[in-house]
Amino acid sequence: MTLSVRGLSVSSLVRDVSFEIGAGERVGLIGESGSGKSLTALSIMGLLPDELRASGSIRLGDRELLGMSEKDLSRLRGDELAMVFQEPMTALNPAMRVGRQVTEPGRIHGRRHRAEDLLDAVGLAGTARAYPHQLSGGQRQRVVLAMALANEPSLLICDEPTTALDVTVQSQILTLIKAALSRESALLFISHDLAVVASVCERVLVMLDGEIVEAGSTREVLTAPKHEYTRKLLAASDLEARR
Ligand SMILES: Nc1ncnc2c1ncn2[C@@H]1O[C@H](COP(=O)(O)OP(=O)(O)OP(=O)(O)O)[C@@H](O)[C@H]1O
Repeated sequence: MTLSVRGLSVSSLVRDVSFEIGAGERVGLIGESGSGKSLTALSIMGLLPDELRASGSIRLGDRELLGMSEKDLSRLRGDELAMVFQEPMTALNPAMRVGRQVTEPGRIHGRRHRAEDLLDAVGLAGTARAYPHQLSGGQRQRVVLAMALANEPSLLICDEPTTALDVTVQSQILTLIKAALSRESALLFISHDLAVVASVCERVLVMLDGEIVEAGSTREVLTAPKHEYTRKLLAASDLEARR
C-alpha cells in the first residue's frame, strides 16, 4: 500500500511537502532539529497538537487521512499505521507487564497474538513477566517495536528511535528494524543522523526550514548531494568513520 503525501503544510512550520513511499520501501527523512520532521510524521498519524492544522493531502492506499474522523484514525493507528518514538517510556505503561503490553495492539484490533512470539521476534524471549523498569533502554525500545509490528502495519514511522541509546545498542535496534519489518511494510525513518539513515533506507528526503530541499536514492544523496545544506549535513556526519 502506498503512502502519498501531496502539498502538506502545517501552519507555516511545514510547507508544501510532497513524497511517496511504496509498499516495502524504506525512506529516510533527515534534517536538523526544528526542520519539521516530527510535524510531518505527526500529520500522517493524525496526532498533531490541537493548535496546529495540516492542509494538503495524505493518502494511504485509496484513503485520505487528512480530515478523517478521530474514530477512523484510531482504527488505523496501531494497526495499519504504527509509530515508534525516541523515548520508549512514552509508549509503555510502567505498571503493566511487557507481555500484556505487546499483545494489547492485537487485542484492540481484534487479533490474538502470543506475547512470547512477539517478544521472541525482537530478541526478548523470556521477558513477558517483566515490568518496563526492569529492562534496559534498548530492551524497552524492542518492546515498543514488538507492539508497533504486532499487526504488521502498512506503514511504520520511526522518529529518532535510537537517539537515546548508546552506539552499540543503537546498531542492534537498527538491524532489528530491518529484519523484523515485513516485506510489505513501508518505513519512514526520521533522524538527524545521516549515518543512521544510510544504514536503513534506500531513499532519503532532506528537510530544511519546513521544506523538502533534496530527495533521491541514499547513494545519490550521499555521494553527490545537490543542495548546500545536504553537503553540510554530510560534513557534520560521522558516516565515513562508520564505514
Ligand atoms: N505545537 C507547536 N506550536 C508551535 N510551533 C511548534 C509546535 N510544535 C513544533 N513547533 C515548531 O515547529 C518546528 C518544527 O518542529 P518539529 O518538531 O517538526 O522539528 P523536527 O525536525 O522534528 O526537530 P527535532 O529533531 O528536534 O524533533 C519547530 O520550529 C518547532 O519549534
